[in-house]
Amino acid sequence: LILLQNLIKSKKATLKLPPGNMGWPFIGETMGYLKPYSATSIGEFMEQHISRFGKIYKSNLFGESTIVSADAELNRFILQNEGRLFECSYPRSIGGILGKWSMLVLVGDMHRDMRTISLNFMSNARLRTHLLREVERHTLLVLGSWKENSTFSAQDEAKKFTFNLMAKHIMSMDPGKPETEQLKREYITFMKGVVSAPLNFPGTAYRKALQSRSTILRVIELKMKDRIEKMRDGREETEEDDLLGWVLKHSNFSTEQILDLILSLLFAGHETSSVSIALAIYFLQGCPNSVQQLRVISETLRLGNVVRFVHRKALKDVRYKGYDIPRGWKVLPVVSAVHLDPSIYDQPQHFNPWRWQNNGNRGYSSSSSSSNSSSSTTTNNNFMPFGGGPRLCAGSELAKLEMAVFIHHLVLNYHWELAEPDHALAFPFVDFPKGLPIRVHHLHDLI
Ligand code: HEM
Repeated sequence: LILLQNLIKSKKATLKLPPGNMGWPFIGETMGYLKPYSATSIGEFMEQHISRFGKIYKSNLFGESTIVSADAELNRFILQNEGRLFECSYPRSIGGILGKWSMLVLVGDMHRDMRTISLNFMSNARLRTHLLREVERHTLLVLGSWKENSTFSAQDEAKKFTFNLMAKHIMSMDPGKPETEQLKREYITFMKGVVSAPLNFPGTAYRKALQSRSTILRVIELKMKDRIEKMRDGREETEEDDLLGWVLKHSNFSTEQILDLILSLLFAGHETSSVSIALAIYFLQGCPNSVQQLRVISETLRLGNVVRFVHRKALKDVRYKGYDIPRGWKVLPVVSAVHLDPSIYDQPQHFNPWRWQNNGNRGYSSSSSSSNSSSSTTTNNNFMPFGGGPRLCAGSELAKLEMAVFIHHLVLNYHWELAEPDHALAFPFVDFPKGLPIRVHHLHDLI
């Protein structure tokens, strides 16, 4: 035993781990890491750790030894080496809620098959022929319901828009129908559990979310049975050209797999883009000039950082920039830290859509790039709101389309202001605590 301990010790002695603080036993530094902070900043925890330890540091987060990376190059390296040196590794509680077949949890061949189905379904061809029209229809449905001089939560309206779009696109469920409204309510409870502490006791948000998960799965399963019967009897309607029909026809997934896929896509497809739309509404009202020149999508994604970091673990011992990342450790590439890094983006905390004006020149600080020829690739690589590598967000094009169409019709038809002060906080999921209350004025009849 002593020999073994010495062996482990000597192995440890040769490792050069990044500096850092492992915090308390088991909980480590998780509380500090998850403390809410302004969404347009990296938060006090990251600021203090980076200034003490540098952009790569070790910690103990979510119950595991972890390397945190705010380093642009290491983040890219991790995402590009998915399946070789690193692998997607979300906390167990996420699997409990989203399901063991969720794309966020799967790795290897099964992940690839699910991803292929999702990508085909959201291909550029389908975006043009199908989704553009649908996105526009759902935008106008929401905007058309806004009364002159009325005040409401912009975040709730944006959620209504993205949820309606997803429910229609995934299961042909129509907005306003009782079953769609019930599903929307269940999703609100479900969401609270995805981001809460995984305590499975009566009354906790996590327990309620697990119950919501069962209710949502029952709704999806009923839809599925109904569809299988229709397909068998040849009663399928042409407008039911949705994801449910697509997986039933083009895959041989089991019922359980289809249920988790649909539940996850409904989740991934509406929470993220709706918060991004609310962020654009918020940034734009503080920057009237930019409403004239609408190049706000990239800037909103850079500054708002809806997804701030992704979860990985090291599959092998990795040596990077002189540090060792031991096999089995968690690795968190924090993409938001790169978007808010002053050595990469000039005045990163300023909402400045003009930094995206000359394709390639993204407000990249001249001090960090000596050669101009390399700056455009470097800058592209420093923008990762949708992750990267083999797990790049499957819905990134759809999300940008939703934001562009929604914002286009919003600025054409409305003037808006904040009805009361509110700002985006990272919990670390991004949310407006008051729901972003806005007051709207029609510029003219809806175009
Ligand atoms: C502004 C909005 C959005 C943002 C910022 C965003 C961000 C991300 C990020 C960072 C990942 C990578 C997670 C990882 O590497 O572990 C991801 C994955 C994913 N996203 Fe999005 N997303 C958005 C909208 C959407 C939409 C509209 C959909 C449509 C259904 C979607 C579907 C997915 C799926 C299926 C994955 C898993 C991909 C895989 O593992 O291969 N997302 N998203």
